[in-house]
Amino acid sequence: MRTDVAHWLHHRTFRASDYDPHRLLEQKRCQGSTVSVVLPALDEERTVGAIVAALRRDLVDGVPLVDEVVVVDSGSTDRTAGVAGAAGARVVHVDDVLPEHGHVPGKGEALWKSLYVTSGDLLVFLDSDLVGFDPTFVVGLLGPLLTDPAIGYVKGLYDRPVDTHDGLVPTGGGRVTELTARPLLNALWPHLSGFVQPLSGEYAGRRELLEQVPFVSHYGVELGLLVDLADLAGIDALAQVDLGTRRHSHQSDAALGRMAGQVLQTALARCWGIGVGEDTLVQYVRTEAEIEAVTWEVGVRERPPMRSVPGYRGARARGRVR
Ligand SMILES: O=c1ccn([C@@H]2O[C@H](COP(=O)(O)OP(=O)(O)O)[C@@H](O)[C@H]2O)c(=O)[nH]1
Ligand SMILES: O=C(O)[C@@H](COP(=O)(O)O)O[C@H]1O[C@H](CO)[C@@H](O)[C@H](O)[C@H]1O
Repeated sequence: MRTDVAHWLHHRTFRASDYDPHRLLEQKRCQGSTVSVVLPALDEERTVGAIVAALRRDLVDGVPLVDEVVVVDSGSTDRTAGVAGAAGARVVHVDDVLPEHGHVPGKGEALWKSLYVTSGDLLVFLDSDLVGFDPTFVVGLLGPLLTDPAIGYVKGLYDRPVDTHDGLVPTGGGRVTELTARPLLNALWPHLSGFVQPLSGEYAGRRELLEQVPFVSHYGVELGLLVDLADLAGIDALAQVDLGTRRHSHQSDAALGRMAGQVLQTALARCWGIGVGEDTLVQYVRTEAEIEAVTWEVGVRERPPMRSVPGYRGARARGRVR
């Protein structure tokens, strides 16, 4: 391992158990910081309610580390919005935010627009499909940000078991990470090779950094943020925290193949200025009669840094935007 990566790993890897929520609350109040938790959600009615309820119980009504919990509904066709609202989240539909910028599908769009509709100095992002969510995830992600002003962005790391037909297997999750993102980072951005879970869906950052970088659409958002924030703030402004174990709903290999295509497009755009825009991936399905070729669009788009969006400052100055 490169010595610079070994050094980074040593002094920028933390554990959630290193942080006490009451001590962090004191730090938060002393700094006058506010915290927004954002959950992007697409058809997550089964899991989003329990996550929001646990967050409110422990970190809003309990130790008030969190000032607002916002679910950004990406266009769910199930009861995600109602379940999240009933559990105590503020729910925003992605198409109701900055409609003048048009509609872009995908997770990255929900996260980009979340900057516009939240007011926290610190933002925490959580997937809405987590199973057995523990609010200490948020305590761990906030820990480095509330205790070290030199740290601006924190990624979660964890063991990633997979639910299989034979039951829960202790490892095996993070298939796009292991088969696409990690090889790409090691080859093209070796200074980022210390991240154990570079694509983790649980992370936190300072708004003042997040509003200065573009947001890649779809599933390119995590790789894009990691590369761009390291470029903007330097690797020592980035950290990772061990959150233990993370269980979530798993997509099919074919769906993850398309996710890998979006991650690859994001990397290509940062390496050789190609990739952002149209791009297709042909996958194959065996039918009764034949092997059918199915062409998917895996191109990604980039939304500009939120700081450049007219009205953003105003929205922030007014606090929350309806
Ligand atoms: O178009 C989308 C796709 C995904 N998501 C959300 O983004 C998170 C991560 O997506 P997913 O679970 O599909 O990815 P995985 O964790 O399986 O890689 C989840 O909360 C999804 O509901 C979203 O808001 N809009
Ligand atoms: O890490 C990964 O390989 C993928 C897929 O995870 P699984 O193989 O379904 O456990 O999951 C992550 O990647 C996505 C793209 O960055 C993120 O949006 C997800 O939040 C994250 O779970």
